[in-house]
Amino acid sequence: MAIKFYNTLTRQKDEFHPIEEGKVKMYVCGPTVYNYIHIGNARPAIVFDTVRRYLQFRGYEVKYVSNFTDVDDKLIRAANELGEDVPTIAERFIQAYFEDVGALGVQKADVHPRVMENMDIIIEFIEALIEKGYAYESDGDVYFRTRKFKDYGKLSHQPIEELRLGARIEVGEKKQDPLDFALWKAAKEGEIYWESPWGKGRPGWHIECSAMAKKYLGETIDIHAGGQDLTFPHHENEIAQTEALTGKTFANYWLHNGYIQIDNEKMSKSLGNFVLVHDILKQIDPQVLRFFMLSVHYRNPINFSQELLNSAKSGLERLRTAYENLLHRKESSTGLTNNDEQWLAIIQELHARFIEEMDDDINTANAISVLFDLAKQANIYLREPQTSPKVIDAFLHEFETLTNVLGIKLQKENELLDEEIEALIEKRIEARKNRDFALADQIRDQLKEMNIILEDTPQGTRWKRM
Ligand SMILES: Nc1ncnc2c1ncn2[C@@H]1O[C@H](COP(=O)(O)OP(=O)(O)OP(=O)(O)O)[C@@H](O)[C@H]1O
Ligand SMILES: [Zn+2]
Repeated sequence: MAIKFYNTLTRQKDEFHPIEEGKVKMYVCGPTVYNYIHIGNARPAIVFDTVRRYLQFRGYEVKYVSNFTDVDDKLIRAANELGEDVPTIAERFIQAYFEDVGALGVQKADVHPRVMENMDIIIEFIEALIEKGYAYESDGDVYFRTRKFKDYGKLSHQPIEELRLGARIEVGEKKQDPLDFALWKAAKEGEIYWESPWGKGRPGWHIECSAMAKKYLGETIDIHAGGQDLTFPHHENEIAQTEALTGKTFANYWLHNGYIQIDNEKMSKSLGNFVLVHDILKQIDPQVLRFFMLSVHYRNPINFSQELLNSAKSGLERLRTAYENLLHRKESSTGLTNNDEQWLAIIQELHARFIEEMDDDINTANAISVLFDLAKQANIYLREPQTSPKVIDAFLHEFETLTNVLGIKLQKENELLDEEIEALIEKRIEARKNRDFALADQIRDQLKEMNIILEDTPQGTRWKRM
């Protein structure tokens, strides 16, 4: 069975077939780095990280590229307000982004290209569009000739005539047609700028993704993704720029995530109704936030509320408890029992169901229900008078594999399990018996780093967590 993705371009679930067998080229529009990200911005990072993990789990080699918009109007405004320069602000919030999404289990992209580092290819791209007649210079700006690109509107499914009704030319504008959009903007007095064939200026927002996707992934890519608000005009413009230049399809599958909302309104910086990831992670376990995001299908909106967070917390706790009980029982499991095969078959069936749900447009909400069923079956199994290490291992392995696809960790970070601590203490006692005091001290230090304190008493070694 093939994976299916709901494709914004075709407005249906399409079977996924990559351009090159076994390989996936994926581009996800990244953040504009002028502030800390809010939990709405964290959604695309988490859901497309999950898409990437799932593709890898299904055997694909994925090349994942996600940009940073490190020059634009918002950054220039922030620089003016803070009295700092644009590169300093961008660098600070790029690092903050890595910290925030890293805590949420988002893996780094293979490449995180930045606009400032790719100015040469952006300028070349614009020059090539001018040469082909798709763009024109006007008083230091460069605009894309939207109407010349016949497929304009195909992603957002809007006929160009309708767009024209909404657009107007303002007095003093340099565009020839209200539908045209900027590829290059002349610098105003005091603004950061780069030299170009059209004078000092900076690129418009849309051109960076076309230029960087082409540089790092090639002319046609498999998957292009981002938040739903990027469909129009950002992605529509990306398509126009790239396809006008190459004459080839830009991306075969377009994936868009729904909004995180507050009181049924999109969480956004401009509305001021946002919660920063940076702040909320001081109060809640990042794994709970990730679990919360994945408990709803990525295309659907999520209303951010304490109740939903609480329910994510207790859901994750349920999985963790089952997993830990399995770990505890592992030691005391005897040998093979006569219903092992039956239990292995149950686990196998749940594995297949998980794949079926994820194949269906990455339905993480249903995939999580499968995990709950796995926990339920594990709990039933643990009530058996005799358990077999083979079945326990199969359950544990299944938990680890499937939660890893979702980027969820069942074991708390840096937290040693009781039996791991006991094992290290045993090893230390053994070392001391052998008068290997260096090893004994090393084990004590190792435990101390994990906040485990040892106390040697006449009755033996006791330990406690700090
Ligand atoms: N409330 C939200 N829910 C889900 N995704 C969102 C939400 N707000 C923004 N995004 C997505 O976050 C990503 C980063 O976008 P960007 O840094 O441009 O944020 P932004 O659009 O400036 O945020 P805002 O809308 O708050 O001004 C984009 O893919 C965007 O679609
Ligand atoms: Zn983009």
